[in-house]
Amino acid sequence: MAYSRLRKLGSYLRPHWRPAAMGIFSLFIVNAIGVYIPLLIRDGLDELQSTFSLDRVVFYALLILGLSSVMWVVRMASRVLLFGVGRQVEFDLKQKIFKHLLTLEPNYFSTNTPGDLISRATSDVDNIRRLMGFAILSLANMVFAYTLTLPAMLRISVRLTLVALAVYPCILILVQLFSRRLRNQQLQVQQETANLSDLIQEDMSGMALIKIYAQEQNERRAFRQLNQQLLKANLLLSKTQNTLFPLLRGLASISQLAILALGTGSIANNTLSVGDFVALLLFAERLVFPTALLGFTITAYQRGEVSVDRLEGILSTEPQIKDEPDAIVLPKSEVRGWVCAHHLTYTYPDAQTPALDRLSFSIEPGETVAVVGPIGSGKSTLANLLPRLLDVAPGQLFLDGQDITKIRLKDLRGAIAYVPQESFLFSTTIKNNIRYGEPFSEQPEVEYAAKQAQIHPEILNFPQQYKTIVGERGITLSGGQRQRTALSRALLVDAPVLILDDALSSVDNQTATEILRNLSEGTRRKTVIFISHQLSAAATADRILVLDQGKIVQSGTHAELIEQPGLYRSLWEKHTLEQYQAS
Ligand SMILES: Nc1ncnc2c1ncn2[C@@H]1O[C@H](COP(=O)(O)OP(=O)(O)OP(=O)(O)O)[C@@H](O)[C@H]1O
Repeated sequence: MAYSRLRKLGSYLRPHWRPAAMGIFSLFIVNAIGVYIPLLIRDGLDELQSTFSLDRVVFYALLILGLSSVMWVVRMASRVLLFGVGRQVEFDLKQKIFKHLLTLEPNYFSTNTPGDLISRATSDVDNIRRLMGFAILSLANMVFAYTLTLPAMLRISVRLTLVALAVYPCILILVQLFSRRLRNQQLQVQQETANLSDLIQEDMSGMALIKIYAQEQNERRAFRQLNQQLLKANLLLSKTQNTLFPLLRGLASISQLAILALGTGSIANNTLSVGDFVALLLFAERLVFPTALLGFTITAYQRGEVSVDRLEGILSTEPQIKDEPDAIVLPKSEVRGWVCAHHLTYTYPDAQTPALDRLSFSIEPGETVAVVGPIGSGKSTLANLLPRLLDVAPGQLFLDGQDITKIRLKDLRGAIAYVPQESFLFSTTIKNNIRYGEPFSEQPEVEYAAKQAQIHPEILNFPQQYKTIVGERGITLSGGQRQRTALSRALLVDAPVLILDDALSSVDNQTATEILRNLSEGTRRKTVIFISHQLSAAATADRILVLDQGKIVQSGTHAELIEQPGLYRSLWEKHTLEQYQAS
């Protein structure tokens, strides 16, 4: 498991191995210079002690200054390179996740909430970015610091080196202990911030409700409580941060004190030169931060491992609805629009009874068929199965005689325009919303579709007509306007089959009937499946299918069905009574 996670991390890094390798090599140079400078100071001190000369002082000072400057530049380069790699990996992962989410079916998004998906695409990706940038940097830094510094220290004095290193395991343990606590406290702060913003967001959108029920005081109290929790979490976090760093400094000083105490004795009995003593002090100082950072790196790695699992959880979800390798290519221009079902049965994954039960029908090209029935009778399920938004079993649904599960998904969906119950509009102009399926359509085509959907005159009354922005960043459309804009979008793609799933429910009966009549006229007639509770519009269809509890219980023209006793007649009577009461 751990190995497979490491392999995954390796695969994220592979495309960027060049800058990563250059960054690590730069760190090697930084550390080599870092070890050389204390040695230079040692040589200088020892030399100047025996023969003092101002020229040599200047020489050493300039050399050290020069080397330090080079080290500074190379250190900057290593950080730019390695943090850049972290950012690149972050970019790649976000691209990969979004691309993958687009392949998944709508059902996936009803079981996985946007909040969870967003948190994975941001916080988890962020953890991996840190691991790739910061963790690689500190790990490489630690390895080079120890492999280059330790031999130099040991060569000076084995005894003093061991004394200096004795506190290092304490540093590591301390950081480990604190970093877990820091991590939990950081998470707590994030959580409290999220709770507070959720409350603000909810209150802002439910402002009318707060006013109507006069709940301002309660909301203020709720806000104060959450704000207080956030304050507490922030204070705890800063307490931990402000304790850890002085403690680390203290431990490092103990190591230096030990060298001072024992080293001065060695200088006195001439077993250690002053230069060696100073170099040793500088070396011990050099090891403090790589050691402390190792502790943080271990935590970053543990956090990264969890994030890899959470991201792979999304990326390894296979789309259930996808093309077969030998999928049939069906260009839109060749589709006639013959839709056929043979014992069509569909049961939702957790349901006990089928939503559709052995449905059989045939809809001729160019025919307008209304599908009516009580709430929950299976109408939307049928509408979702045709473009394969739900996973239909093979051999049950056919377009132009071809099993829809065998047709290339792109072609199947290109042949079917579908207007769902909820008309979704993007936060962009009306024009872009209408030409969403054909983004390069020109104004006349957009207007033609809007005229067919009977929304054109209203659009002309909007502040910037077709350029008016709708949605959160623009004007709010009425339910009926939204529905007709969504219908225009479906009409613009000019697909041979059009499915309207209660798509005109907020449009008055007369307009709905006119729209339907427009659709069944024209040179190239579409096959229209009109799902509706508006029976007066449905009555104008060529044929009506009546669904009840997932079964077709009646079928025929309005005139035929109204003559027979049955569900249609009782629905019609109820409908005419409602119309009468409304008028
Ligand atoms: N995602 C789902 N998971 C489980 N069951 C579902 C799901 N969607 C619908 N159902 C169930 O399937 C049955 C048919 O629902 P469907 O939405 O197709 O009915 P409908 O005829 O379109 O209803 P309405 O007229 O209210 O739109 C109902 O019993 C419903 O509860």
